[in-house]
Amino acid sequence: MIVLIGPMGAGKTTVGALLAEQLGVTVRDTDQDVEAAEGRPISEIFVDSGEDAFRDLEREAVATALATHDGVLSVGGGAVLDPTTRELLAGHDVVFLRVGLSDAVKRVGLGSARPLLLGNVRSRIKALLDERTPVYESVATVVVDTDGRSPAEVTAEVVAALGARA
Ligand SMILES: Nc1ncnc2c1ncn2[C@@H]1O[C@H](COP(=O)(O)OP(=O)(O)O)[C@@H](O)[C@H]1O
Ligand SMILES: O=C(O)C1=C[C@@H](OP(=O)(O)O)[C@@H](O)[C@H](O)C1
Ligand SMILES: [Mg+2]
Repeated sequence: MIVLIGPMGAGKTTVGALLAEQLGVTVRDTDQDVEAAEGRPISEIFVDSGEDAFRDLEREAVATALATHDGVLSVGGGAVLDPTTRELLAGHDVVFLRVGLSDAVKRVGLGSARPLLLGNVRSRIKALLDERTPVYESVATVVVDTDGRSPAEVTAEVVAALGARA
């Protein structure tokens, strides 16, 4: 499996779809899997059931996708904070899509679909980048910078980076 990790706004969902199309495989996205299983959006799961409940559903969604799917898997930005998930990712191609603060802020906008960004989007993203970047780096087998690059350009970089490793 090729697994895309990184912060909100890195382009995991967008690039995951493009990458799968380019490689002729299928894509799964754990956020979409959780929403489909629950029949409600992530923002609602956070409000009604809390973040811990979402993390349980997310851990389950990653495990199921890794066991039943082969191709590309995009996960939510917080998925790799879970130690069980990190263990499950061992042996897979794990691509860290890196994004800086300014591009991440531009990309996520001000919508309410990402509950962890409610309030001051810029300071929330900065805190999450500071806290999580070491985790992304420790889990990744490949790192691709996305700042100033279009999704198509990022996808091409991922293909090249994976090819260079193969
Ligand atoms: N490389 C990029 N350049 C510009 N915009 C991007 C790029 N990658 C994604 N986007 C846009 O940023 C937003 C967040 O992308 P998404 O794929 O949902 O990121 P993630 O899943 O990592 O949170 C979307 O509106 C998407 O179209
Ligand atoms: O970083 C996070 O903790 C989260 C990222 C989101 O996914 P994206 O990274 O695809 O935006 C989604 O899973 C949820 O809102 C929590
Ligand atoms: Mg996503």
